[in-house]
Amino acid sequence: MSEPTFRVALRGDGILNNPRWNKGTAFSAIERGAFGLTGRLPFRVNSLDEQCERAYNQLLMRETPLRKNTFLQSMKEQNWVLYYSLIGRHLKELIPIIYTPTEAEAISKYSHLFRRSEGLYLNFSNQNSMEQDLLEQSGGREIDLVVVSDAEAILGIGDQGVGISVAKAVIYTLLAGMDPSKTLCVTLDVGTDNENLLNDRLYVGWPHRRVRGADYDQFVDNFVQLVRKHHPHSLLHFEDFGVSNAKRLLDLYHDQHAVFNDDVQGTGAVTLACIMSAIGVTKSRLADQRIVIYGAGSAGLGIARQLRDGMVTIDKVSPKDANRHFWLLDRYGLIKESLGPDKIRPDLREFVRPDSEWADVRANESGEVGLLEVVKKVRPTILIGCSTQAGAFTEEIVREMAKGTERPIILPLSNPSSLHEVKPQDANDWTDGKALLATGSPFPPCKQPNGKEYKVAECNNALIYPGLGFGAMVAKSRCLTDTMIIAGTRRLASLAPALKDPDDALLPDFGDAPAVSFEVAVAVAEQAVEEGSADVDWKKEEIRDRLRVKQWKAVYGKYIYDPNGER
Ligand SMILES: NC(=O)c1ccc[n+]([C@@H]2O[C@H](COP(=O)([O-])OP(=O)(O)OC[C@H]3O[C@@H](n4cnc5c(N)ncnc54)[C@H](O)[C@@H]3O)[C@@H](O)[C@H]2O)c1
Ligand SMILES: O=C(O)C[C@H](O)C(=O)O
Ligand SMILES: [Mn+2]
Repeated sequence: MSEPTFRVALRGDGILNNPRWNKGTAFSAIERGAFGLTGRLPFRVNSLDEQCERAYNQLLMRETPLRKNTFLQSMKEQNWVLYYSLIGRHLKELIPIIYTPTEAEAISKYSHLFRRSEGLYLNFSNQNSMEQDLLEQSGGREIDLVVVSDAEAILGIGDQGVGISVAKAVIYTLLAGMDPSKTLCVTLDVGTDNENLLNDRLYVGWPHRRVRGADYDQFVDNFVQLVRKHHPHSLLHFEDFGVSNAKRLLDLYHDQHAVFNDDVQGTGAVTLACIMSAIGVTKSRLADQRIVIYGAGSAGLGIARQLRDGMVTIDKVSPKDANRHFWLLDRYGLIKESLGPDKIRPDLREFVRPDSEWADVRANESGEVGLLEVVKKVRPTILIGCSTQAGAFTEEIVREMAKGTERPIILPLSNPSSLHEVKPQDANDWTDGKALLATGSPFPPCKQPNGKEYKVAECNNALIYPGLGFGAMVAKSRCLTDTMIIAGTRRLASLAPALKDPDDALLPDFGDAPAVSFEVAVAVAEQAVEEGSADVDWKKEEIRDRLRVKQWKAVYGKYIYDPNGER
């Protein structure tokens, strides 16, 4: 492949301080002359390989994951090509540094680690200038992807006021090839109810209680309408909104714009792919499963709906019958009729169990039925955790589950690692190595009783959302439909290592995530073209190449100085 050529309008410090264009010591002698850099750089011209080697050695000198995270953050502010190229070369090692789990620690310390702003901060108290603020930031750039968060439910660590959209956007570039200059990361700062932040003098967000109700809705609506007006073809990705808003906002806007809620849809999709892989190992159908989901928030509901829809599509079960395969629990125990509307969100209605089924079961004094009782009675084949409650899958519960099924499928999905409902090694030990496991954050392999190692798949939405978004974006899809998501999910499931070897991991390794994301993107774009959601007129055979061409690559290319060029 020949080196791409770019015409760039920046010179001197202007280009050195611009992370999109800066090459540091990799500027050639000719470029140094043309861009006014000869005296601004030391003599030696380095290749990108040499720069990566030096940067990696510097990274290794940082001893903790958080220090590595801040080092890489600085590098991103200096030089995008070097940043993405370095991480791309050490993907498995560095994704956990820039994303889950280390990102949780970085966000919880955001105000104290803060050095330089990134993305767009839209503040409730400045809402009158929202349009101007957006235009100042996007500066007439073409935007393909908008990632937005109001930071109310960051991973499992709750209300953090600001943070997350940048880390999610980086994964789009790293794994799917989304052009970082065409993404916009937005923080909707509507305050925080986190007392520690409100009492912290160094807190950089708006020190005010969270705005809720009609004012909040209006603020979000103003933002969404601006995205529609200025970036009508962008994909709008919602991340880590609170449970009372996540699904509601998705439903509100899905007819207006290509919107995607990662915690609901991305998590549902990756979990369905993981379960399809697991039932390939147990040689059963989705419709044979009894599924207990612990934590009925955005992720829990998204998973239940996606698995249910999978059962309907794949096994041709009616939606009503499919709903009966699910038992959801939240902080009031099993979601059953007598909990009443105060304790059951309207969007959980279809999964509410009748009380009559539970008359013979021991409840607490408030009439709530806990996880152990549910496991004893239901004898689940699948147990999924997205409750943020570390250790909720106790030894007693896991052993009880293993009595009722040959190969218990257990997915503790809460992030970061410290919040997992069960440690994979414990689940493995308590089931004599029979459990089929996947976790939300990366974990080392389990030691089996027979001395072999069992690779624990990472069931994190990052394995699917970059491909879903990239496929939809390149196909200029007006929406991201359920059928497009199912197409991506099936493609991901078809790449599961356990399909070839039942003792292998349930999902592809994150080291293979770029190739996997590309396949997901192809499947999504093919589906969009086939069903008419796409705004392109492509034949199926050309989709792969179209996507390939659109991928941003972490290479420098050759620069020509041109006062009318890009900046
Ligand atoms: N692996 C992944 O890809 C992935 C994706 C999304 C979310 N998650 C993780 O799942 C967890 C939940 O995320 P979310 O977005 O759904 O958050 P959320 O706030 O929407 O949902 C959490 C739910 O857990 C419930 N809960 C709290 N305490 C409980 C208890 N003691 N027993 C039962 N339920 C309880 C809450 O009431 C709430 O409904 C987080 O840790 C998050 O990191 C993982
Ligand atoms: O961010 C992640 O690692 C996955 C997920 O979106 C989460 O909220 O936990
Ligand atoms: Mn999330």
